[in-house]
Formats: sequence, C-alpha cells, structure tokens
Amino acid sequence: MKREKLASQLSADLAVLQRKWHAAVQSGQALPSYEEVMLGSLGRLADNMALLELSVARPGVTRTGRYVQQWLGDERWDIPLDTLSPDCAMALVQVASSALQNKRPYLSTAHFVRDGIVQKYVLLALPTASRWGNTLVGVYVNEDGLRYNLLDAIFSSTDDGIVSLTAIRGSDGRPFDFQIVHLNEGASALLQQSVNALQWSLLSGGRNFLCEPAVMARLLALVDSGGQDSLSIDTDNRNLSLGVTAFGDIVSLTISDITSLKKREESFRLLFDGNPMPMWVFDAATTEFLNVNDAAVQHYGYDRDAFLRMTLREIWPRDEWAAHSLALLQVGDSYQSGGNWRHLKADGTEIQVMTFGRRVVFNDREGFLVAVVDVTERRKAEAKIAHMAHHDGLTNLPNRALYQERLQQALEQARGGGGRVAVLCIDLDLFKNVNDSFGHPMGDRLLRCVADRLRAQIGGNDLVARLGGDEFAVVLASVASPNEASDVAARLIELVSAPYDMDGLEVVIGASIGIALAPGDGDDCDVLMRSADMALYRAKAAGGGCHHFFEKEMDRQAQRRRDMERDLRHAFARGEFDLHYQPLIDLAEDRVSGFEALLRWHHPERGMVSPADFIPIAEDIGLIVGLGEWVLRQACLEAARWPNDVKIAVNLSPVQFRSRNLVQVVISALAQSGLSPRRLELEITESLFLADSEANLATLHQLRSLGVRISMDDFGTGYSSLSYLRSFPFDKIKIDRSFVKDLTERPDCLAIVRAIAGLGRSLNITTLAEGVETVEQLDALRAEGCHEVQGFLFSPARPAAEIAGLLMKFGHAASKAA
Ligand SMILES: Nc1nc2c(ncn2[C@@H]2O[C@H](COP(=O)(O)O[C@H]3[C@@H](O)[C@H](n4cnc5c(=O)[nH]c(N)nc54)O[C@@H]3COP(=O)(O)O)[C@@H](O)[C@H]2O)c(=O)[nH]1
Repeated sequence: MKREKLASQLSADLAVLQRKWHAAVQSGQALPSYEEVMLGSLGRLADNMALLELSVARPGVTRTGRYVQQWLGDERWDIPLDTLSPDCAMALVQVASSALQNKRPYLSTAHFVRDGIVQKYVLLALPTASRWGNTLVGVYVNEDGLRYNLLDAIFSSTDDGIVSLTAIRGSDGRPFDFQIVHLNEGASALLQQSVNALQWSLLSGGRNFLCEPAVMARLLALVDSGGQDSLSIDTDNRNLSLGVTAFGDIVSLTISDITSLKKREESFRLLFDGNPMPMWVFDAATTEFLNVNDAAVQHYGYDRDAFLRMTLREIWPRDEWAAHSLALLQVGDSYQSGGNWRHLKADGTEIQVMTFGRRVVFNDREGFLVAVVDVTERRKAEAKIAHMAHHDGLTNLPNRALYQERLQQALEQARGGGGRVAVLCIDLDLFKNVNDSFGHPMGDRLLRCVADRLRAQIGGNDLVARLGGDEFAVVLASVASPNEASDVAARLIELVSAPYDMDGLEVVIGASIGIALAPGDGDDCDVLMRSADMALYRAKAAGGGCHHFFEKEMDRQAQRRRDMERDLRHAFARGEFDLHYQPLIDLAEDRVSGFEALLRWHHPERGMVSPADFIPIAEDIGLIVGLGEWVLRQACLEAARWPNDVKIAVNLSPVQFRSRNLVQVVISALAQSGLSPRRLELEITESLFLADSEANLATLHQLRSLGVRISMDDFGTGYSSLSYLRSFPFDKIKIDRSFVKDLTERPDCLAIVRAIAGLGRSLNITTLAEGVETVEQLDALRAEGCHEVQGFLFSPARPAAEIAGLLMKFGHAASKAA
C-alpha cells in the first residue's frame, strides 16, 4: 500500500479507537470497561490489536490480531512478555504503562529493524478495566509506512568511502581482479565517479586510484593472506587513507580523505620543529623527553640523542627538584608556570624560564607539549630597572626613594622600640668651584669619590644616599644620643674634606651637615628631612665645614619665610607694590640729575616691608622677573613726565638676566613710555658676573648699544670689583654707602672713596656716592671729586606724587637746599 494511503488509514484508525474509548467511559469510573471497548465492535481493527495484562505475576500478551502476530513473529495467545523479541516487548510495555499511568489512551512510535530494514510503527494503548476487576490494555499496532535500509543509512551518513569488492579468480584459482559489488556515496565522491558507473565494474578496467597496480597488488595479496592492511595514497593533491579487511574473497575497503589532517600534522610539525621557541614533549608518567625541537637543542646545548635519553629532572637544579615535581603533580590539561623556574643548560649555566604546557598524546604516550620562554635577560633587565629605580646612576648609592623607604622603616622600628633616629643632610662645600673650574666630568668623578668615602663609613642598618647634585644624606637607624650623631657628622666632614688626588691634581672640598633627630625634630620622613635641611642651611650660613643640629627657631624662621613667599605671590595681583623715587644730585651742576626708582611693598598686616627683605625671596621664587619688568615699565612711564634732563635709575636683579628677554623688555618699556634711552640708567651689582658672565656681558652690551646707561651698584663690596671695570665700559660707579658712612671718621674709607673717585676720573666714568647723610660727608665727597651723590641728606625715596616738589626744592642749588 502506498505510504499516503497507509498514513490516512492509520490516522482514521487512531481516531476511531480514541473516540470509542472515550465513549465507553462511564461517569464515576476512571477507565471504561474492557468489554465495551474491545469486544464485538472492533471489526477490521481487531487484526492490529494486542491485549496486554501487566498487573499479574508474569505480564504478557493475552490476545493478538493477525497483523500483530506477524509483527511479533509469534501466533500464540498468552505469550509472556519476557519471551517476546525485546524490541517488541519494550515498545508494548512502554506504551501500555504510560496509558495506565495517565488513565487515558496513550500514543507512541517505535522503530524496528527487520532484515536490515528500519520500519516505523505507531502504537496506541487503550487502558480498560475488566469485569473481574483487573486492568487490561488494548494496544493498536500499525506501520506508518516509513521504511529505509539501515546499511544505506549508515553508509550514507559518512563522508568516508565504503566499498565492498569481490575477488575474481582465474582458471588457476588465483585471484587476479576485483569487482565492486557495493559502494556508498562517500566512495563515489572519493573515486570521482558515480555509484552506477562504479558498481559491478572491474577494478582492472577502472581509472581511479584503486586500480593502480600497486594498490591492486596489495589487495590481491590480502585476499591470499586474509586479515587487515592499511595504505596511504597521495593522489590529485589529496591524501587518502585506505583500510582494507579481507574475508575470503570479499574485501571491504574504507577510504578516508585525510588531506586536512595531514596538513594539520604538517603545520604542527612546522610549528614544533621550526619554532624558534624551545619546545619539547615529555612523558607525563616518567618525565622522559619524547621529542625536542631544534630550538631546544640549540638553546640548551644537549645534542638531540642525549636530550631524548634524559628526563626533566636532569634540567632542573637540584634545589628545585621538589618544587618542580610538586608543581607537575598539580597541573591539569594545560599549564603556565606562574613564577620563574630555573633550568640547567648542558654547560651548567642556569637560565630562568617560563613554561607553557598542554597535555597531548604523542606516539601513543600521554605527555605534555611544552614551550619554553627564556626570561633570564628580561629578569636581569627588570632587576636592573628595579635597582635603577632605587639607586643613583652616577654613584650607585641609594637614591632619595630608597632613602625615604629606609628612613620610614627606621622610624617605625624606633617607634616600636623607643630608639632614636638621626638624619644627616650633607652638602659639599666648594663643589661648585670644581665643577665650574674643571668641568662636569671632573665634578662627576669627585662625586663618585665622595660617595665611596661615605659608603665605606656608613654600613649595617644605617644608610647613605645621594639625593641629587652635591647633596647626600645619611640615616642613622639607631643612635644612643645626639653626641653620637655629632661624632658621626664630624667624622664624615673630616673624611670628605681630606684632599682628593685627581690624576695628580689635588682637589680639596669640604662638607656641611645638618642634623635632625627623631623623636623631637619631626616624626615623619618629610618633617625630619626638612628639619635636617634647615640645620644644613644654618651650617652653610656659618661658613660651611661644620655640622649643626636643628633648632625650633629655624622652623619658625622657615615658617616666616614660607609666609612671606605666599604673601609675595599674591601681592602683585593685590596691587600692594608701589615705586618710590630718591633724587640723585649732580654736584658740579648742583641740581637733581635723576631719581633712583626703589620698590616698596605695603603689606596689609606687616606694613612696609623692606626690599632688602623681600627682593631676595622674590629672586628665589622667580617672581622678580615679572616684578622687575613692572618696575621698569612703571619707572619709564613716570620719568617720561619729568623734565628732559632728569634721568631715571632702575635696579636690575641678576635673575632678570637669566630670563633672556631682558633686552626686549627694556626696548618695549622705552617704546611704551616714549622715554629716551639716554635718560634710563640700569643699575646692576657685581653678583651679575658670578654666574654665566659671558651671556650676561653680552646682554649688557646689547642694552648699552640701545643708548641706555649702565651703572655698577654697591661698588667695592664684591670680591673683584676692579676686574669688572675691565670687562665692561660702565657709565657710572655707585660707591657703596658702607664707605660713605665712616668717611669722615675712618681714613681707610676715605682712601677707598678717593681711589674710586680717582679711578672714575681716569676711566672717564661718573662716580656717585650712596648713603650721604651729613654735610660733612657731602663736603668730603665733593673734595674727592665725586660727580654725584644720593642720600637721606637730600631726601629718602618718595612717592611719585612728590617728585614735582622735590624737583622744585632741589632743581637748583641742591646742596644748599639739603
Ligand atoms: N632689583 C631690584 N632691587 C631693588 C629694587 N628696589 C630696591 N631694590 C634694592 O633693595 C635694596 C634695599 O632698598 P631700599 O630699602 O629701598 O634702600 C635703598 C635706599 O632707601 C637706601 N638709602 C638711600 N640713601 C640712604 C641713606 O642715606 N642712608 C641709608 N641708610 N640708606 C639709604 O639705599 C638703598 C638703595 O641702594 P642702591 O640700590 O644700592 O642704590 C637695595 O639693594 C636696592 O637696590 C628694585 O626695584 N629692583
């Protein structure tokens, strides 16, 4: 019967039976009666029915229709289930049990294999109750028409080729050819011919790889010997694997395309053998090396054969045997060594490695494929970087970071044990001179020598560090008393001050040391270091070559200085600065020849702060550059309002020269104010020549070439005032007021003033005496031939608003007006 017809009859039968069952159910009863459902009225359907009784000692099929008898292959009635074929028994029991459990009809399907053919059956179980009180299940069984060949299904489910051959024997009884009796689609694809073309064909007449004489010979040999064989065939860029089994004259072939597998193997081999990273496979149980690549042979230095006779243990340093073995026991299917392991090379050198392993089967042995990264150089570099992070590159002494770490530790220990810690800040005296005179390479050598001497003295828990430049520091982790710290400081000063032999050149420097103690001078690193720094400042101020302990007063001074710095930074924006002007008197003409602009700071709380106090601070914090520019512009603007023959003198700080745009600022101030350059005098001090004098001289020349006049202020107070007169053509020398002050009482001062005035005359430089307070001083200066004077005798510096009055007062006969 056609499948469609079978299917429609099947669904009609199922519908009838279910309707019948439901119609037979009486109200109040769980199951309909057996008699109602099964007896009398089933007609054609009775052929497909089996009656099951499960609730008895030996469950079985009590009645069967004709169709069911064929299905069971058993025509008896009352067949115990355990004597039925298992597939039928299981299908019946499952559907009947489900129906009884649910107390309603239960539909199920089952597949059965008969003569290699798979058939699908539908089973409908109808639970009923017999009048004798037992339950009986009627099971309708019918085929749904779907059948297929099991072997074909299996064969076609694989891409592998399956071919059955039968040997053809000649008259001599020997096999000489084969006929293909069966093949699947996979074989057809691999042999590149259709199933129809191949089936029943002779291999001898074929054109595929099975027909190759070498293959045929192997197949024929196997017919004789029986058993199994396997062949590898490379054809048409494909790698094929042939499995052959002979049963008498029947030869069964399985053909697999292993091209991609081969490629994978090849890539693996390439990855392993040609890998620049050392790799090996070792046996998981014995740790024997099963394979090693060229990189491993080269890197470790064992020759391949020796390597393959070794176990892992032989490349482990003895002290790591236990740790290595334990780690191996704990690895899973893959591992990556967390830390570094050490391995031994053939020449006995140790390397640090990281290993990456994966469990593999190699030549049928369980093992691990391992890749090794030699991190020896990386670790050395890391160690070097770590060292560099904590050490000074020049002297190899600990640096500030390590110093602070150690100081912190010492403080914590002292806190716990009640000890005392001393911090010694060391600054070299005269080191700058060596650097300036002999150059930086010599300076560097000297620093290394100093470091060596300090290192030789400071050891144990104590530490000496270089903090930068010529600054060193010592932490004495435990000192019994301040005296002990003082003794160490004195010893270090003596040590550092001993002469250094630099290639036959004797170099002498000194050292100053500031000492701070904890507890007392500070409880944490920063405070303690600051305290030691303040003490060092005091030692330096005392002339160097000595040590000084921190005192609380230093802290107060430092605080005052910090306050001043803070206030100074805001003073400009708050408009707290002002310029006052002090008249300069020309003695020959007896009139005001100009004014010196002097900066004033009106502090909101402190009142008037002297420039002598705040200008050095403004210089230190770099504020003087902006402030000096403001002074210059302001003074030029003011002077532009004065008569044309009245000059303006403006003080310049050496720091302003460092800014390198001083000339531009002067040009701009002149242009902005319209003041003639001839009316501007710039006052500089000798300190300008102490550093970078070449550049500063060049700037001075540029300024002078603008037409601006240059005065040397505070003349006579520096170390080599006279020599500076040779280096630059000054327009004016201002004789320092310290000489003027005692002019009339001290012959030496008079002699100095006389000498400077004479110098001025012979070099054609105007001389001005500062700080003239008395008529006697004025007379003496006039007698010595000074050209100009300035001082309280005439007027202190006054605000701009009073200039007109001063000019009026001293415009003519100034000396008389004073
Ligand atoms: N770079 C800059 N320096 C400046 C500026 N303004 C001032 N200064 C420098 O500050 C120092 C102190 O100045 P100051 O307190 O203003 O003192 C000046 C005069 O007031 C003082 N003077 C003048 N006559 C007398 C006197 O008869 N007796 C006496 N005891 N003092 C007197 O001398 C100072 C002027 O000195 P000098 O500059 O050397 O001519 C001082 O060094 C100023 O230079 C500035 O804007 N920039």
